[in-house]
Amino acid sequence: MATRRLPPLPTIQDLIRMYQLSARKQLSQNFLLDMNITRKIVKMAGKLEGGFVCEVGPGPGGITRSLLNTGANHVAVIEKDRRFMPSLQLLAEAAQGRLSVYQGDVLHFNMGQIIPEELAKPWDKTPPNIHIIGNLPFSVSTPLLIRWLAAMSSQSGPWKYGRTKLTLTFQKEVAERMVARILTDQRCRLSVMCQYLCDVKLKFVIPGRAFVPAPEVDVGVVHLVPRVTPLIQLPFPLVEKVARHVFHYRQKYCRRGVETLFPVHRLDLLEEMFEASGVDPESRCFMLSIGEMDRICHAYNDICQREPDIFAYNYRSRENAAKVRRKTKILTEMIEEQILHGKSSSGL
Ligand SMILES: C[S@@+](CC[C@H](N)C(=O)[O-])C[C@H]1O[C@@H](n2cnc3c(N)ncnc32)[C@H](O)[C@@H]1O
Repeated sequence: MATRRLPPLPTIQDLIRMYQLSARKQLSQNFLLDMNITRKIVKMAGKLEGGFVCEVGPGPGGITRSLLNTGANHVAVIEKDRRFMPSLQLLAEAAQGRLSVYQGDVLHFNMGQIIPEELAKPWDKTPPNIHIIGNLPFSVSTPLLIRWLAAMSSQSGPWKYGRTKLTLTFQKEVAERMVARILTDQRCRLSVMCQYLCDVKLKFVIPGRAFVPAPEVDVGVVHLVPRVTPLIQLPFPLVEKVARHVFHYRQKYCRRGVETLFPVHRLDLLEEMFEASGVDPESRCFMLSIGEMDRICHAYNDICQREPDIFAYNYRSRENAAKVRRKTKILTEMIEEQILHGKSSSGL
C-alpha cells in the first residue's frame, strides 16, 4: 500500500505560535519539533500500512503528522491538555477521516474500545497491525507502563486483539533499566517486569536538547513486543509483589528483600521458599536471572495457595505499626520526664 501524504499544513512551530501553546511543566510537556526525529520514532514502530495506531499525548501533533504520512489506515490520539485541540482538529481535517482526536487522561481512557475488531489476531500468531506510540509525559510514563503490562498479562484492553506492540519514550535512565541484563547496575524490578512479558529493545536515544523546552535528561525510544508465552506464568500482581520485594535491598543478599514477604514469626516460610526454588539466598538481586525469578515466584505462589493470608501480608504496615509504637514510647517518656520534674505538658 502506498504511503499517504498530508496536504501542506502550517509547521508545528507556526501552530505553537498561532495557538500560543507554551509548554506546561506540570504536564511534562517537552515538544519534538524536528520532523526527522518524529519520523525516526514512527519508523521504529515497524510497518504501519493499513494499520491502527493509538498515540498518547500528541501535544501540538509532531509525531501525529509523521504517523499520518505513513500508510496507517487510522490514527487515534489521546491528549489531556485542551489547548492542543484546535491544532489537532486542523490535522484531523487535513487527514480526511484518518485521525480521531480524544481529549482526556490516558490513565482513565479505555483504549480497547476504539480499536477496530477486524484487526484482531490470535495471541500465538504474528502481532496484529495495531500499535501504541507515544512521546510520553515523564510524570505518567512508569505508572502507565505498569498498567499496560498488567493489561497485557491478562490479554485485556488493547491486548484483547493480540500482541499489540508499543513504541514509547522514557527518560534514558528508565529506558536503560527496562532493558537491563543481569549483573548490570541498572537491573531492577522494572527490568524483570518488562522482560518477563515482552521482548524489549532500546532503539535509540534522543538528546534532551532536541526537545522544546529541553529537559535535563536524554530520552530513550523503547520498543516492546509482548511474548507469546510470558517467561513467568503466574498472575501479574503476584510477580509484581515478589519483584518489588526482591529488589527492595539492592546492596544486600536477596534473602533480605524476600524476608519482607513474610511475617517475622514465619521465617520458616522463607527457608522453604529458598529451598523449593533452589535460588542461593546470598545472591544479590541484580544477579538473579528471569529463570531464577520464575522459580522464586512459583515457590511463593505454592506457599500462598496453601496459606492465602500470606499474599495479603504487608510488611510496611508492620513497619508503620513499629514506628507508631516507637513514637508513642518517646512521647510517654517525655511526659513522664515532665511530670517527674514538675514541668507543664503544654510545651510538647
Ligand atoms: C512530552 S509531551 C509530548 C508532546 C508531543 N507528542 C511531542 O512529541 O511533541 C507529552 C504530552 O502528553 C500530554 N499528557 C500529559 N499527561 C497526559 C495524560 N495523563 N493523558 C494524556 N495526555 C497527557 C501532555 O499534555 C503533552 O502534550
